[in-house]
Amino acid sequence: MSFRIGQGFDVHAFGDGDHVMLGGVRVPHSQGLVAHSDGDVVLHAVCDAILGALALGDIGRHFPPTDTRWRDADSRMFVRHCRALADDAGWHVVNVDATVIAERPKVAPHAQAMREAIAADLGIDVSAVSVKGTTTETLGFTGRGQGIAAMAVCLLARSA
Ligand SMILES: Nc1ccn([C@@H]2O[C@H](COP(=O)(O)O)[C@@H](O)[C@H]2O)c(=O)n1
Ligand SMILES: C[C@@]1(CO)OP(=O)(O)OP(=O)(O)OC[C@H]1O
Repeated sequence: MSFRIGQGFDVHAFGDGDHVMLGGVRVPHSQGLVAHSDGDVVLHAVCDAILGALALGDIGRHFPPTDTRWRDADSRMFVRHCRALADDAGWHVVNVDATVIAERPKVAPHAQAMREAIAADLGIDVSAVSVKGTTTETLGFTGRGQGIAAMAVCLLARSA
């Protein structure tokens, strides 16, 4: 059995809006996130973790922000594409662990729905997907409420 590990990180700034997309879930909020796509920082970090494990670059290489096809795109489609790239190379996702860094919104009430969405798109059991939140205790740009950051790691495996 061979294994690969990958990590991803993403940030989007707050802007106008009444919700944020996080882990494929629409979370009501007093602001939105500024992005070319739906701005789902969690899913973008998950994509970069998978792409990193595959050594296939990053989300911007596969879905350039200059390409109008990805304007307001549902980031779950990006995750499914990354999964397909892994499948094509004979890899499967063993597990994913993601951390959302934000003062608000709180992630915990939505974490189970996020886990279920990510697990569905990766074709793995929900028990292999973790999503959690943390503040930075009011420090830094997330602490000042200027945006949301997310980190993710994933493990890939294949039989040879
Ligand atoms: N965006 C967030 C931030 C935090 N949480 C939950 O609150 C707990 C305490 O956060 P600290 O940063 O003060 O350690 C954290 O462990 C999470 O359970 C959250 O859900 N969403
Ligand atoms: C997702 C893409 C899609 O055009 O745009 P954004 O939504 O701005 O998100 P980012 O995390 O900057 O990644 C770059 C792009 O791939």
